[in-house]
Amino acid sequence: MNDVRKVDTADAAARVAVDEAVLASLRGTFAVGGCIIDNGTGTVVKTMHNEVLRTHPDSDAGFLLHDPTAHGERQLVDWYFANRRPLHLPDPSQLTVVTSLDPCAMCAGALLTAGFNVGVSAIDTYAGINYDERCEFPTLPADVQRRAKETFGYYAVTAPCRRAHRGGTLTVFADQAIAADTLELSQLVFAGSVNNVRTSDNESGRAPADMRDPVHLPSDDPIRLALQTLYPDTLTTRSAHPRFPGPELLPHLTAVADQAANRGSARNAVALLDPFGNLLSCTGGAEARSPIRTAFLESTRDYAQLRWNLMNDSDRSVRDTAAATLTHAKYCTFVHLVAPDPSRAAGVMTFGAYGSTMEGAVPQAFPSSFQYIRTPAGVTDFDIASLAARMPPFYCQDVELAPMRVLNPELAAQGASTAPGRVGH
Ligand SMILES: O=c1cc[nH]c(=O)[nH]1
Repeated sequence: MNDVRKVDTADAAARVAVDEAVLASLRGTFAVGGCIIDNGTGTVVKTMHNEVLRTHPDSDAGFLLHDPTAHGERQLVDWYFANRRPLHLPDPSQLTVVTSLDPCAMCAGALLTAGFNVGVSAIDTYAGINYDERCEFPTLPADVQRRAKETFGYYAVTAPCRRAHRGGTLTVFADQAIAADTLELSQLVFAGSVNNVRTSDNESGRAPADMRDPVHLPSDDPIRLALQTLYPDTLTTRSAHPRFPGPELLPHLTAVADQAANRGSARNAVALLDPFGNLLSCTGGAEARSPIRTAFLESTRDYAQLRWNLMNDSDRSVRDTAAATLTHAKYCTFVHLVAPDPSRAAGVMTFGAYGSTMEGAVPQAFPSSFQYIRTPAGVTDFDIASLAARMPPFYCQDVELAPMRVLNPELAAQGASTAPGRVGH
């Protein structure tokens, strides 16, 4: 455990979270922070803050986009699953993640998948799961909604704000108010960071017309070698059009999905195509290690971190080649073997993680960057579109999340006929 502090009031817990948010603000990323509190003892089990943008420790190149999934709460959930056995941590139902901001769709889906209680300071009417402030959570599927109503609590706030408590009562210190200045600080630091961070993330890559095709990189080029660490068969397969992949993807997706299933994770995989149609990576999930490590989260994180490392390389020519050949994921295509399941919290999380990956409008000339070959058992295309339409305003209005089934009939037919096994989240 990194921290032996204890708190005995809701305000003290919310202060720990907002102190982390201030740290995040000083580091130039989304100013959101959180902590895990033991409901029984008040122990501060772990504190963390957002790290979507991060300064590279060994570089002054200044490329910041590090990991679109590195929101404070999502990281706390993965930290928990990495440490619960060695640290003998209580079950998530005995713990509360106290956060300075209402969790976004990715973080809410992650917290609900894991089973934590949640205590919230500031409301986020744009991307928060309680965006309409009614604690009814219209984004979530019905049974997940019921759980959120019990476990997501919005602290009362003292004068002059005077907010009444709303939502679930399983949250630590649910019957107490936080101080008005704690709420104010939570709101102000986030408001001061959000637009800059979104722009810095979303505009961190070249438009395809200004790029070079990485398929022409020599066999010993550092960018090609780095991509091979992501996926050994990188740049060996090309789709004729980056938005209309064909059956050439299927052997990659099924082999990687089988490997994931052999490791005890979901039988699913996500292919990442660049704007030229090159298959950059094919990635499975790691749900056996943490239930929120779905194929999509692993895929988008691995690609972002690879870019962050290369764009901060000490060799200027490596940085220049990376900038010319690897762009922001908003110009790429993610192709799921199995679509995220809209009836589960992990499906909401994965849709949310796609929104966080775009972090702004998907370019008009590059629509439909979230595709799938088949749906989980019992799920229709309508169910998937319906979840997309119920997402908080940021995802519907700004990102315009629009998941679609692949159009190539051969890929759709062959993908549907491969053995489904244990399907993905
Ligand atoms: O870290 C963050 C950033 C935005 N929204 C969140 O829920 N968490």
